[in-house]
Amino acid sequence: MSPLIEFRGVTKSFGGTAALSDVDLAVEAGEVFAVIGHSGAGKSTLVRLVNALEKVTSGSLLVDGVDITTLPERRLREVRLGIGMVFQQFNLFRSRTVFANVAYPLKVAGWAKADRAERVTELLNFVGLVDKAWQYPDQLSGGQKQRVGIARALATNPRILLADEATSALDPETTGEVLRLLKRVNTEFGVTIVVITHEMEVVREIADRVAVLEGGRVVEVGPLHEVFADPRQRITQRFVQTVLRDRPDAEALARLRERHPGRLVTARLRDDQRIGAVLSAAGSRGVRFEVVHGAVRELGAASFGSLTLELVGPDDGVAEVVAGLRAVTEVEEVGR
Ligand SMILES: Nc1ncnc2c1ncn2[C@@H]1O[C@H](COP(=O)(O)OP(=O)(O)OP(=O)(O)O)[C@@H](O)[C@H]1O
Repeated sequence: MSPLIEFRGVTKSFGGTAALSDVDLAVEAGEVFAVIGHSGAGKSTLVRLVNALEKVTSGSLLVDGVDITTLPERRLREVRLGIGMVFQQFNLFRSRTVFANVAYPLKVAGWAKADRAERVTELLNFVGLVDKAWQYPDQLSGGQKQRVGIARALATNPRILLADEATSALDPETTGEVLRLLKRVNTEFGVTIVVITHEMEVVREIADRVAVLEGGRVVEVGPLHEVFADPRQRITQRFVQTVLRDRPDAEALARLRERHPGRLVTARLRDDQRIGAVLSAAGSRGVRFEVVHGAVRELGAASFGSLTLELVGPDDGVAEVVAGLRAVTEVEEVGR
């Protein structure tokens, strides 16, 4: 099956400066695909190309097998009807009720009044806001506003939902609620979701696959568990680190050093990399170990993380234990 959204060698320049350079990406139907990057990496530009608010400078962009870069405006409107958008600042009409906000795209699409009312009620039920139908956006919390935004985006039954920093204005707890709602949109309605974010926690909560964007280029892409377990690019490692906090930062390291004078090593943990046997055997070499820092998380069916260990004992014994660890996993010396 061909991908639902496909970038083929897409470059987008603004006045000679490339916001996106030679991007290849394929989003499969039914998945939640996250695009992560720092401010200015080109994330919003990527979204604006998919819903044809901007035109590619070169390359092609296929939505459901159709190259939208060559479509006339009339046909682009049809493509846009199949794409819902959720925004960071919600973009609700403040002067209209919740009901009218959700009904708006149906009105534009020419739905009859009775059909609109039925559909809006269905959507408000889905997002849990039926009791707020006659309130105005200013009377709602941020999380409620975004739930209205999601209901509105789904009104015309789009196959694709683009969520551009949809949770960036929300506190962590509300972020979790909104992400769980988006996940339900994906699993219950089969809507393909592209999530744009600068937060790895968002990626971890919701994505099936993730692409890392840096300076307008895709520098890493893969299934969530692979990218988390084995981030290859420095930028990806830093993003993963923001979620896992499994390695001591400079300050933590300085504190650890004061209390733990032995040799400190950080060993990566994955389901297929077992360090238990190596550590059990350390005693027979006269080596003691302490776990001084670390974190292990589960992601789907896999566990990953890392542990920082202090090894104390005769130098050759410690060296043997480190070699034993290196034989089964990746090991980094810490602060030597
Ligand atoms: N309409 C435009 N005109 C000129 N330059 C633009 C335009 N839109 C984006 N850019 C530039 O393209 C680059 C990528 O911007 P983009 O908004 O896509 O990044 P982003 O990753 O979404 O960042 P942010 O999260 O800050 O919005 C930036 O250098 C930006 O200044």
